[in-house]
Amino acid sequence: MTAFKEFAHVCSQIENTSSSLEITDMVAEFFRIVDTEELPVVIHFIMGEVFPAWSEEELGIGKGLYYTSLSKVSGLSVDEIKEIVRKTGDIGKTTIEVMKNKSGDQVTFSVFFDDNTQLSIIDVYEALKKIAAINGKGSQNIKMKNLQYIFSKASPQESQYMARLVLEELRIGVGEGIVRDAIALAFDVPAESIERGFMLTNDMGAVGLAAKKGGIEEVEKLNMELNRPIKLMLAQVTPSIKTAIEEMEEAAIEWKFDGARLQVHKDKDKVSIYSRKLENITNSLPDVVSAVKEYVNADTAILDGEAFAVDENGKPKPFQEILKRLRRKYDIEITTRDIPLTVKFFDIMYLNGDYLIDLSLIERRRLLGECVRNSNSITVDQQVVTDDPEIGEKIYSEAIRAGHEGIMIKNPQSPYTPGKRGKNWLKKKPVMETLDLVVIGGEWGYGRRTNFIGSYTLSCYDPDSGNFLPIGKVGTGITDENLVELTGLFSDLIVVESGRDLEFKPEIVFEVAFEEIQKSTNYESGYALRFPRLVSIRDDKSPHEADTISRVDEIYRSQRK
Ligand SMILES: Nc1ncnc2c1ncn2[C@@H]1O[C@H](COP(=O)(O)OP(=O)(O)OP(=O)(O)O)[C@@H](O)[C@H]1O
Repeated sequence: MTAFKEFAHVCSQIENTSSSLEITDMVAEFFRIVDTEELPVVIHFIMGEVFPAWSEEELGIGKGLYYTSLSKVSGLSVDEIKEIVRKTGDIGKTTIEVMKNKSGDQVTFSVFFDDNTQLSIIDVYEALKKIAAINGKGSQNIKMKNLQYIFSKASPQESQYMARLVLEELRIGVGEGIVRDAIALAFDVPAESIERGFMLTNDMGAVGLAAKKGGIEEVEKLNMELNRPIKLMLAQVTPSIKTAIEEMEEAAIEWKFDGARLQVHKDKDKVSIYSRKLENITNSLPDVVSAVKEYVNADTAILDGEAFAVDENGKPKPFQEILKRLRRKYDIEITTRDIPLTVKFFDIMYLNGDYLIDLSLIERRRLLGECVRNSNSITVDQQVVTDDPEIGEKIYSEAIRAGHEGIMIKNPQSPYTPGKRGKNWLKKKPVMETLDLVVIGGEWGYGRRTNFIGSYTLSCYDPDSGNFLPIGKVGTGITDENLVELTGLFSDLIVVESGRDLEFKPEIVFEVAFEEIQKSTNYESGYALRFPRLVSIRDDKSPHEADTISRVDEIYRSQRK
């Protein structure tokens, strides 16, 4: 059994190291020394998650509950605690600080603390699992008691990392890339095999376990499983329908529906639905669940599709309306009635025990057509296979006229490649170029907007370093209604506040339109946006799925042509 203290120690060492190679070595060494049954937990913990996003288990510990627990233990008020968070900019440091306040200089965590009882990693995991399972009436109070109990057993260093872990703010700079390389190094398995395993299982814990148990052989055996989402296949932008079709020689054209991506798993009577971020959103979509039960004629299946809603004229409703459905936790019946969804399925990855991703698109579509019975709420998306760019253009105009986003141009012979943004799926949308950028900072407004956050600092993602690189600020396009909503949303994400300037936890993605991208020395990305304007809040994207610095570079260069 490895002590949680060891985990906290490794975290703090990692935080004091800047070279990612050295970090990978440390992580690999830790993976090597922990027991087999501890490994999956350690892998998730080190990436800052208690349960993977797709799991039905949810910790349900928000900032409010955490602050109240701290307040109860320390005797400080919640406002006093918030003030310390603002000053330290870190929930871990705050936890220590608060405890110090409680007992003068000496950091004592509780009456329960006893040097002989060592909290193991598994103890922490089991305790958090128990907290996650608490539901129903009075659950917040019971969660809080349990939380206080595990904190009471932790030393200062442990409690610091525990706090960050339970609030999903561990952020020690260990992401999927480092974990993949560390597993490869620790158990001598090629990184590509680890990557493949991860794309299919979406679970680094499972991949690490396989690597430790049986090396490459065991990792290669990993495959997709029902009720655990696989990574989604993604598309590249094409500037021209004509070149796209000509390059593919023959192309499968589909409408690009203006909605939200869904991955649907049917496991006999059980249906699970995952979002673009691969979060389990089954509970918000009872209508889709029953439609799948009724109209998908398969014992077991994994399907890929897009959900959208239409208004009385048959035009798609704004994307924000659909998001209201996806993130809904309460009043589900009312929103289901007010915003009925239509799902268009366009792919199938698994059917009645057969893995289909290596089949050609055409073959998969045939099987999809055979198992989905078209109805009002779910249908198989229409597809035209052609080598004629004019037909492509025509379908594009129809899709735009119908109020959808454009078209997808897919290679009919291509396999389904989870997690890849390759050349086999291309998307064509109208020219208005937008970027999905991560908000990392902001500024309190002036005049009428004094108590609101009036401008937001945008950044693009650099997958190599894992950093978010600033590229500009946006204040235009924010309506009064938005202003209130956004201020509420971002108030919870403030990490540092100095004067008017705010720094946020990188969590929210803005879709931003702009006139042009310019070279600039003002921002770390080396670029700046001219006339940026907020178009939408991309709740369906996580920061790591935002546009990258190379995409920015690509647009910059295409402007010069
Ligand atoms: N027929 C279709 N086939 C594939 N994807 C479709 C289709 N209709 C709509 N879509 C949506 O278009 C997206 C394809 O573009 P991409 O893979 O680049 O995703 P994205 O990063 O979410 O981009 P975007 O912002 O353009 O939706 C899918 O994620 C899906 O949500």
